[in-house]
Order: sequence, then structure tokens, then C-alpha cells
Amino acid sequence: MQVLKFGGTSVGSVESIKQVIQIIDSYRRDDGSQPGDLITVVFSAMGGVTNQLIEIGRMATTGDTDYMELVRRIEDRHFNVIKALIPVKEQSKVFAQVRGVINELEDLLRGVSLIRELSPRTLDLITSFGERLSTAVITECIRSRGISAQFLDARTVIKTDDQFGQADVNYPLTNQLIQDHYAKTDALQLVTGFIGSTDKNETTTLGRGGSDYTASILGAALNAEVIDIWTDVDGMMTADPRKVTNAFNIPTITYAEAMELSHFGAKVIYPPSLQPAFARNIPVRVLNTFNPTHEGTLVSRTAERRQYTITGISSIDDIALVNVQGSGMIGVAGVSAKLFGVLAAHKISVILISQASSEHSICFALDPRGAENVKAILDSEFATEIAHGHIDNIAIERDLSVIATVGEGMRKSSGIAGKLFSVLGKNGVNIVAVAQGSSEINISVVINKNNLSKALNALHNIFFQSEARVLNLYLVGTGLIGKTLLQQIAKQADYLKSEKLLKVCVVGMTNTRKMLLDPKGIDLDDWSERQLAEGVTTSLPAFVEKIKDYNLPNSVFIDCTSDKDVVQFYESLLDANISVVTPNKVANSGSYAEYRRLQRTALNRGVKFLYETNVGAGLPIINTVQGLMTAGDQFLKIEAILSGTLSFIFNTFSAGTSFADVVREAKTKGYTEPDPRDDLSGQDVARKILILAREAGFPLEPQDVTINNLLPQSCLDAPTVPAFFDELERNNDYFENLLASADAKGEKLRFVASFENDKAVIELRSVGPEHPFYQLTGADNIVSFTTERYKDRPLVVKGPGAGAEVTASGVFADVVSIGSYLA
Ligand SMILES: NC(=O)C1=CN([C@@H]2O[C@H](COP(=O)(O)OP(=O)(O)OC[C@H]3O[C@@H](n4cnc5c(N)ncnc54)[C@H](O)[C@@H]3O)[C@@H](O)[C@H]2O)C=CC1
Ligand SMILES: N[C@@H](CC=O)C(=O)O
Ligand code: NA
Repeated sequence: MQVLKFGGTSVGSVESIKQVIQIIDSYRRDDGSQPGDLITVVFSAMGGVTNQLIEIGRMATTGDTDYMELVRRIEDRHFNVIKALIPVKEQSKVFAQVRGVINELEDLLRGVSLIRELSPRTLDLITSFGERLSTAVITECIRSRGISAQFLDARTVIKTDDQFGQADVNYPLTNQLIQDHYAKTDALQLVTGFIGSTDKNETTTLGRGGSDYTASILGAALNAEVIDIWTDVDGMMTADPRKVTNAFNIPTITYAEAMELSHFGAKVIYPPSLQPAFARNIPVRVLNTFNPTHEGTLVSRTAERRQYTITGISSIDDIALVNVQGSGMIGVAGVSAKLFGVLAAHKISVILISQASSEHSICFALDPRGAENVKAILDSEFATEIAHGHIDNIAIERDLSVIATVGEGMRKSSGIAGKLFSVLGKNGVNIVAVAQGSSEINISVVINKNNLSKALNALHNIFFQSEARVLNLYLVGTGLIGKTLLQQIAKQADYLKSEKLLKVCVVGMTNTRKMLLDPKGIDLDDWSERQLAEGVTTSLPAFVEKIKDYNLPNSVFIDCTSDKDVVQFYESLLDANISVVTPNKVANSGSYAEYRRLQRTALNRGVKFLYETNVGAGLPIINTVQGLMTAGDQFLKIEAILSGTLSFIFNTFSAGTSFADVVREAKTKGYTEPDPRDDLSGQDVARKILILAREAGFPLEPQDVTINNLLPQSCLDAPTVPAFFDELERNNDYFENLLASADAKGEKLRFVASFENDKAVIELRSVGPEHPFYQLTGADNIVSFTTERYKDRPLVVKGPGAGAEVTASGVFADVVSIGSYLA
């Protein structure tokens, strides 16, 4: 015996009923014989009809005759099925049959409108019409195809007590009646879900999950091989797909896991209603009527071995927490007994309970709609304890959500809780309360509601490991470096996904003109067109506000500008647990206090502030200094060429060429700052040596860096970039003279930064062939660190220190390292 059940959406329309009939056909045995003796099919009411019937009942009690129109609509829906699926010559008989049932409903409603009262008993009778109508019509549809099928009104076999609305089943009697009935027939049984009857034959309903319950009762009584619950989703998912886009189907799950997941909000099935089947160890499959070839989910006593330690994550979006606390509770037996006694006596259902081992407080979660009432009850029940100071306070906290991670696999593995808390911590999700069932298959955390989506996504990402972790990027500045970075990300995306399990998703970008945000991710093939077409006028505060609003997990803010206005937002971003990566030197070269503040904020928040490209572009310079510092080395001296632009200029400029043209070439090659005056004035190098000294542990301020200026005053004073180039042209002789005097000594011009004895100095030097900086070519940088451990021979880092590709690649490496950290 196989028991099938089709829910309201499955039987909600002509098209879907056609699909249902095909599915029932597919259960036919291989030899082509009719499925009759093998299966039982339970139906819900057509989607929406039960709620309409409740509404109709309510309208009838108020004397509102509009209910008649609603009844008409219900009748029409069933008539439409008859018209579409039953041959014309057989239709009139079925119309008459439906009309008869509707007449009965109308008589009943007339009675209700006369006495103006709707008892639970009458409401059960009214709602029973939904299943009675749907099942009767589908039975005729199937019969008209020549299949021997029988309509079974479940009220004749499912016997209950008289708790209308949620009746309890009399199993011994019910099982007997079911078995007796099935002994007499081998026709396909088509059964009304949701309803039963008392021993006085009054109609009752089975409460939440009603038709699943019917299927389960039948399956258990008949010892079915399997119960197939046909619904409108592909079985149970690892998380609610509306909240977690990467959620996927769970092929097998245990009864206990299914119970836990649905207790915490997974609504695909309502396991308590499947209890009779579970008790007899009958497997339940959850299948999709609209995608019938999908394997769905098999719920059974044991699940197959899985690659993930957890099975699923579910949540209840809105809960309130009631906190009962007081020093008088410590060691006083009975407070919790009394508390739970009171809750039980008032039929208050509790979602989760947590008690600190100090016994100083107990908190429990419940539906927020009942919270005020519960507080009033507790305040009154515990009035004495409160008066005596044993309990200080009964407080309600609102706007909370609960997330449950569920899985049998958790029972045997350590470190799950650690992983859970760590990932929530790194994403700045504060945990308000925690509970772990002693079965160890569920850890639940209560968090602020506004973090729910971020927390669910972060947890899903981390626990379903074979899935790539998503890094959400916000890019400010789509100029030379920003654009190159986007190209590099686009090119490398597949590799990162498959080899590093990182899915890099650019969710926001802005330049000075337009900003574009899309939490689903911006396609990197046409970002620039989209930014132009869909972008809105840039407002940095609005951009940052959006980032915080989205509250996406694993978020990284990338500043590829040279603007100080962008820097102002770093601290609040870090504070909101958003990592910051930047080639922009402004933040780290302001006051020492600001530099430290950003470092501290990142550290406190468990996020990253990375700026390798602040010095020497992609060369590993900052990382080298940080590595030496971490290992306890001490810096004695730093000597360096830190400007790619000036390196290039002095390696390229020769007598008879235009100095200004060489500077222009440096700009074209992408070496200069957005404003090349920053390079030539020594400002850029000053920032770099300042940052290096700070990284090396010296609290330098900008004024501690002495710049021995290279440019004539008129160049320094040039108000605009074009004016600056004009001044360079006018001063060509000056630069030629500098070059000539170095040439005369067989030396080369080098713009050298050095740091020693708490002082940083930058100056133009001419160095001879014996000097290590003499050989430098192109736009190379070189840094020589003399430390306690590298005293006799300094540690040297050398290589291209400017240019779009190497800089973007350094920024990219920082971003990826955050991905690895978060993972
Ligand atoms: N070129 C190189 O070799 C290296 C550059 N860097 C740094 O990289 C950064 C970027 O340089 P480039 O890409 O050459 O500059 P760029 O001038 O080509 O691009 C800057 C971008 O930032 C945008 N922007 C500026 N202010 C903004 C604001 N307030 N709001 C929104 N967008 C804003 C601009 O619209 C533009 O898209 C600079 O801080 C530079 O110092 C660092 C290391 C090496
Ligand atoms: N403009 C800079 C680029 C790196 O910071 C340079 O020339 O070195
Ligand atoms: Na670097």
C-alpha cells in the first residue's frame, strides 16, 4: 500500500489537477494494471477554499448575505474542473452531485445566519465542505478515465473526540474501521483530508497539518510502504529559499531533524501530524507536484550519510524573549518549576528556553503577540517573589529572531558551536540567548531581527562547505585602479569559486557621478553600461547607509579613490563589521590617533582593515613589516625609494627631452597619483614613509617627516594640473641641470626616503654605482629594512611599485585574504 496526499495548491486549479491525475497514473504498476488496489490518495480542499469557508461562516453570523457570492465562487471553481476534465456527456451527473453538496452547505449557512452564532462544532462542519467538494470532483475526473476509484469520506473511518477544531483521534477504533473498510475493496481510494467524526457522527477537523495527518493515520493503520506528501516545493530545503538564495534540497532527513526544523519555522511539512507514520517507522517522501521528477525529501528513521555536519537551518522571524531574573533565584529550588507550571496552566507555548548555570536568570522565547499578556500573568503569579526581592524583574525584549541549526551530524562532531559563534561574531551579529537541546541535534540562537538575513546567509555559507563562501564587495572609485580591479575579479571569478571556494560578488559601486547597488550582484561584463544606465547620482552617505541596510554577510568596502571624504566613513563601516580594503593612503597618513583608531576598531570588531597597496603597490611591503613586528623584531632603519613615478622619471629623463613629457608619460602609464603634483611634491612618498614607520611601531605624526623639496616653488604653487605642467615646461632647464650635475659625477638621481632615530627625511640624492639604489630601473621601488635581526645585511624588497595591474592585484589579494579569514 502506498498513501499519497495532495495539498491545496496541488488541487488548486484545472491545470494542477491534470498534473495530479498524471502523477496518480504514474504509480501504476509496471505490468500496466490499474493502481486501484495499491494506493490511497488523500486530498486537501482547493487552495484558499478552507479560509474562504471560515470567512463565509463568519459573514453568515453577522447577517452579511454577501457570503452567498463567495459560495457561488467556490461552486464555480469546482464546476470549472468538471467542465475541463470530464467528458460532456458525463458532466450533468457530477454537476448535480456538487450542487447537492453546495445545497447542504447553503442550508447550514442559513441556519447560522438565523441563530447568529458560529460554534466550533458548526465551523468544523462548514470547513469540511472544502475537502468533500475537492475529493468528490477529482474522484469523478479519475473515474471518467475508466479507472475504478472510490470516494471515501474520511468521517466514516476516522473517529475522534469532540475537541472541535483540533480533535484527538481514537486510534483503536479508527484503525479497526480503516482496516475493515480496506478489506472490502480493492478500488483506488480517494479520501477527504482534514476531517473526521465523533462517535455521534458529528463532523470534526484535525487541526494544523490536517490532510497530512489523514494520510499519516491511513498509512499507519494500513502499514503503508511509504507516504508521499505532494506539495508545491522540492521537498525540505537547507534553509528558507526566500531568505537564503543558495539553499538547496535535503534528500534525506530523520524524523527528529524534521521535527526540529519545523519547530523553528520550516513550514514544508508539519511533522507532528506525521507522528502516527513515524511511530510505525513508515518513510514519508515530500515531493513537488509541479516538478514531479525531483527527488524531494525522504523523511525516515535514519538519514543517509551526508557530507555536511548540519542538515538545515531554520528560523522564526519574530519572537519576544521573556527574562526572569533575580539573585533570590540562585539555589532556590522551585522557581523554574513554578514558572513552567504557570506557563503550562495558561497554555502558553514556549519556543525556546535558556537558563544560565548561575541560576540567576531564566529566559524563554515566545510569540511576541502574547508577550504582554504573559508578563502580566507572571507579574501577578510571582508578586510575592518580586515583593521579597527574590525576583528583581520580569522583562520583555522584542524585535528578536531565533535561528536553529539542526542536524544529527552535530551529535558526533565537536566545534559546531564554535564555528557558529565565530561566524556570527565576525559578521557582527550579537547573540542575545542560546539554547542547545540535550539531544544535541539543535543549537538555537536568539539574535536581533535586523541581523536575521545576514546571519542565516553567513551560517548557510559556512556550514554547507562545498558551496563557495560569498564575499560581498562595495567599490568606491571606478577609475584606473577600481576598473582594473573589476577586470581582474571578473577574470579570476571561476578559479576562486572552484579552487578557493570563494564567490566574489560586487554588490555596489560608485564613482563621483553615479552609484549602483544591487544586493544580488552586479554582472562584471557590463557593469560600466549598467552604472551609467541604472546608477543614481552619487551620495556617499546614502551609499554607506545602503551598505548597512543590506547588512549582507562577509561584506568588504573597497576605497579606490584618493579622496579624504571617503575615509571619513571607514570607522563607522568597521564598526558595522564591514572590512575595509584600500590603496588610498589618506586614512593612514593623517594623525597618528586616527590611524590607531581604525586599527583598534577593526580589531575589536573582528574585521579587517587592509592596505598593502599603500606602499609599493602590490609589493609585499606592509605585510613584511607586520610579519617582522608580529615576530618581535625591532626596526632600526628604513631606507627606500617609494615613488614609482619618480623612479620612472629619473630613469627616463635625459638631456634634450622634456621633463614635463616624461611626467605625462608616467601619468599615462598609470604610475602617478590622480593628481601628479602629489608625486612630484614628495607628498606621496611622505605618506608612505610615515605609514611604514607607523607599521614599524613608531608613533610618527605627519610633521615628523621632513621633505627636502625637489620642485621649484612656482611648480609647487601651480593651482591646477595643466598649470603645473606649464610650470614644468618653463623649468626644464632646472631639471636638466640637476641631471647634468649627477651625470658629471657618474651618478644617478634618486628620490630617497629614510627613517632612523624617530626622524623621517625625504630628499633628492645622486647616488653612485656602489649604492644599492643605483641599479634601479623602470618604475621600481626598493625598500631596505635594517632591524635587530637583519642588522648586518638588511632585508630588501624590490620590484615594480606603481601601475594599474600591480596595484589592483595587491588590492585583490587583500580582498581574497579577507575571504579566507572569514571562512
Ligand atoms: N596608480 C598606482 O600605481 C597606485 C595607486 N594607488 C592609489 O589608488 C587610488 C586610486 O587611484 P586611481 O585609480 O589612479 O585614481 P582615479 O582618479 O583614476 O580614480 C578615482 C576614482 O574614484 C572616484 N572618486 C573619487 N572621489 C570619490 C568620492 N568622493 N565618491 C565616489 N567616488 C569617488 C572617481 O570618480 C574615480 O572613479 C589612489 O588613492 C592612489 O593613491 C595606490 C598604489 C599605487
Ligand atoms: N603614485 C604612486 C603610486 C603608488 O602609490 C607612485 O608613483 O609610486
Ligand atoms: Na605593497
